[in-house]
Amino acid sequence: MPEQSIPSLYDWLGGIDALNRLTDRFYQHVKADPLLGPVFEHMGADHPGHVATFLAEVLGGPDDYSKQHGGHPHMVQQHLNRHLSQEKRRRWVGLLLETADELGMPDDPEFRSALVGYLEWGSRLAVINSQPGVAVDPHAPMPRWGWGEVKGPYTG
Ligand code: HEM
Repeated sequence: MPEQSIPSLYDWLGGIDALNRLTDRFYQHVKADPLLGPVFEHMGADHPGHVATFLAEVLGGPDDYSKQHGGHPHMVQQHLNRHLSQEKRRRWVGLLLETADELGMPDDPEFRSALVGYLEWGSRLAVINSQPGVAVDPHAPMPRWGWGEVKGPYTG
């Protein structure tokens, strides 16, 4: 596939509507989960939408999260002092991927490996930033995730 016709991960998964569907359903599962439910007990109704907007920007979509919410430092701030464990992180990532399957999101090896790559990175960062004594770098750049080593979607 010529380089200029390779879509962003954001376009490949179906844009902001697909991300909103994903996070709406995902946080329903999260709330019902015995391990994660209590962690998200006080989550606001607009939380799924905020996470969809954040993921959109990371995956190559519009930079609305940076414009409206304050970029990566603001997101990191939400995790401070939450004492997240690896067990909770693994459950979070697992439920998100199960929800992607449930909603029939693209499941080609290239897309899923890129998505898992970001989720592993982002969720591990969330755990690190949830430990006591961590300070937020106010200039931390927004991560931008692409196709990685595979360089594009499945072409057969
Ligand atoms: C790639 C990984 C992750 C991303 C992109 C992400 C993104 C976000 C964003 C954007 C917010 C702010 C939402 C808002 O402003 O309403 C947030 C808050 C939060 N996140 Fe994460 N997060 C990630 C991983 C995790 C994990 C692994 C956990 C726990 C296991 C977690 C727990 C929370 C909690 C508890 C909040 C605050 C919820 C509340 O408002 O009460 N996050 N996250």
